[in-house]
Amino acid sequence: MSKFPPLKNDRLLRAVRGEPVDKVPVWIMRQAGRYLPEFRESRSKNDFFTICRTPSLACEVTLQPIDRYDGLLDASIIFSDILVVPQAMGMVVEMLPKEGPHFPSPLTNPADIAKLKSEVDVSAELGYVFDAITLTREKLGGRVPLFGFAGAPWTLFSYMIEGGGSKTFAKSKAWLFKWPKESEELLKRITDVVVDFLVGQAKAGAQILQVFDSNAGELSPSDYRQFILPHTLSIPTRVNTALRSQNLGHVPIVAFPRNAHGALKEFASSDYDAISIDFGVEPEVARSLLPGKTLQGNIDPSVLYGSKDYIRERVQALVAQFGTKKWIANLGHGVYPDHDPEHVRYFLEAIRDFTQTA
Ligand SMILES: Cc1c2[nH]c(c1CCC(=O)O)Cc1[nH]c(c(CCC(=O)O)c1C)Cc1[nH]c(c(CCC(=O)O)c1C)Cc1[nH]c(c(C)c1CCC(=O)O)C2
Repeated sequence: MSKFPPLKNDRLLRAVRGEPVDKVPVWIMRQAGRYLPEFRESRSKNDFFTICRTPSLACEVTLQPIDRYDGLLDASIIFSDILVVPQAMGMVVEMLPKEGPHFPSPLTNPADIAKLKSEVDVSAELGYVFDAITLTREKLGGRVPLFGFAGAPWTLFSYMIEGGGSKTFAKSKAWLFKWPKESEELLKRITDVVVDFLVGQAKAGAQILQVFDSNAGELSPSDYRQFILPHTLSIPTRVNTALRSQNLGHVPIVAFPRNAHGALKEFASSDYDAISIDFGVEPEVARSLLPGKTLQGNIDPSVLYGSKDYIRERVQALVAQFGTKKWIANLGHGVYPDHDPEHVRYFLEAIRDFTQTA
């Protein structure tokens, strides 16, 4: 018996399993964020990572879009960041206003790997995320399922080496090509922490998990396949095995290999339950590359700058492309800070209006 309130809206979990739904489930990447005035209000009082590390605050912010769009969203996602994993491994990460994440001491060469913790106790380092998940599951009262998430090995590797965002990813790619053995070791260490972190989130109450490989498209398909893919694909296999060995039920996992179009087909036979696609790939192309998989996505967030009528037109076209089965509607990347929350509502309402079957 679960210790949590029973789930009242299981559309998203049904879609992942390929079961029929009365309406296509929808949520929005970065749905708790700066486009919401209530988030900016919470942020004006607290530093970004303080919110992440304080379960009551993380829970409050996670629930903001669920409360605002009452009944229109079919999932929540725990408020946190992919960069809590490098922090758990011993790195300092700051969130600079306007600039985004900043590592004062990024990894500059393989000798720096020794500065990372050799063993990471995820309960000790990231227990605050687990507590936030458990609290949020309670406060959600079964309204919608709760996503846990983590960054994928390559995206975290690139942040840890670049020290923040990058135009060329020259430093992190140089590692792969100059120091393949050490890069492999670092990727393996990141993957180990990510696996433990996802298992811990599932145990804490996350009902579905997403692995964000936001920088996947920065590598050529063959380099992604050679250096990165084995790590990315090992994650769901290892998480499933760990949960099974602890007699816990299956928790579905979504991969978001953003812009990795040349490597997309490799996810077809993977243990990921669903694949989130960016807006650079046509739904029908994704369907043919990933037969049988539930897809998530993929409207360009910028479409939300359009009028209500325009958003509805684009959603109608999107529904014609995806159909209503094995699809979780979403944007192709996160919502932008200057989006109008009312336009987000138009998107959610349009998905409901054009996909409702019952
Ligand atoms: C690459 C990445 C990061 N973080 C994340 C990714 C993968 C998804 C993607 O590609 O967008 C994932 C993420 N970050 C955040 C969430 C929360 C849950 C949700 O989706 O609502 C999630 C799932 C909160 C956040 N993470 C961040 C904010 C805004 C920072 C602030 O409030 O000051 C939020 C709400 C900061 C952040 N964090 C990161 C960047 C590049 C930035 C700066 C860019 C920006 O400012 O939007 C790293």
